[in-house]
Amino acid sequence: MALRVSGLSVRYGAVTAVSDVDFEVADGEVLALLGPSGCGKSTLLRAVAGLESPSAGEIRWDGADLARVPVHRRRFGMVFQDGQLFPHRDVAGNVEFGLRMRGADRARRRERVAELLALLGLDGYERRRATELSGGEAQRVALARALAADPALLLLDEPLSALDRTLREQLAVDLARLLAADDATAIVVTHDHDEAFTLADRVAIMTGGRFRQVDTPQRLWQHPADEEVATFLGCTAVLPAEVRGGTATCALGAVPVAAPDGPARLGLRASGVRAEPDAAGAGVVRERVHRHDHVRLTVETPELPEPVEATARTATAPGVGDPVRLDLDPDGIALIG
Ligand SMILES: Nc1ncnc2c1ncn2[C@@H]1O[C@H](COP(=O)(O)OP(=O)(O)OP(=O)(O)O)[C@@H](O)[C@H]1O
Repeated sequence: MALRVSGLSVRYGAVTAVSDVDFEVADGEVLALLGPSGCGKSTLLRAVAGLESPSAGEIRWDGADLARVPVHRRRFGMVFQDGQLFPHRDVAGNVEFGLRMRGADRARRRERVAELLALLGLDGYERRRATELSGGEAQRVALARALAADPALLLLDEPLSALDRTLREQLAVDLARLLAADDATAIVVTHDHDEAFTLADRVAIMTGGRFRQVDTPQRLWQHPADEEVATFLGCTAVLPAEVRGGTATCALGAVPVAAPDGPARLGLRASGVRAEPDAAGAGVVRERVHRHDHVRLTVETPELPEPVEATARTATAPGVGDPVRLDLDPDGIALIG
């Protein structure tokens, strides 16, 4: 067991930013803190780093209480949204900073810098000036610098959010690979679902200063603990269902589920409701928006009191006013609770 946080609260005057939070991060594990703006993610990360004082609770590392251990003695590395490189040093100088602090000799420093730059796709960048890097390159160097210091725990606060979408998606995959290759123990704060799911072994969903659910990405996706978590994870409708022999039947159809017989609630994401143009279909398209790889529809259907969000294939997408048939896709449907 590496990090254990118990009963942690952090207050700023009358505001309770983090409220009675418990969690553990095992050795070599990556935990993502995912939640909307203002839910307390950064405050929690800063408390673990030692930058905020808890008003209650404990933070332990390998069993030892960190309450009286100052930031620089925790051996935790931090990377923020804007990596903040040393502008007067070149890339190698930035990356080897932590190694130098720890007294690593020149050959060892050179070897580790080259290894990390290669892992991050920056081979040969050693002598580039920090001020001559693109945003994506600079953030990669900031990550390499944090990892070079071989921190016991890596704390990443929105490390990719300053980058554009394509770069962010690419770097999230690279970073996931890097953290695994380095066997790093890390906490990543993000408000981006894809980023959390790409990077983390487990994801903690946080709202209003509290943890709502901590689970693997797959469990979270398939079994959100309650309607609030389901909605946060993209479910746009919740329908009552009846389970019989591993099949849940709701007003729009049936899907296989791993649940005992009896009543259940299904969370429907737009991706779980497929609309096909069908002259005999009971649904009618009310809105249509083009997304990057599909068309998103709002469909009115006699089975439901409210219109439902659905997706259609770009090539055959129906227009507003067209009749459609709705089919359920189990991949986009969650069993709540
Ligand atoms: N230094 C501070 N003084 C007073 N209140 C603060 C301070 N820092 C944060 N807060 C408040 O604490 C709450 C949690 O803030 P925090 O920055 O931890 O949220 P967050 O989830 O990281 O949000 P974001 O994603 O927008 O950065 C918010 O209500 C915020 O206004």
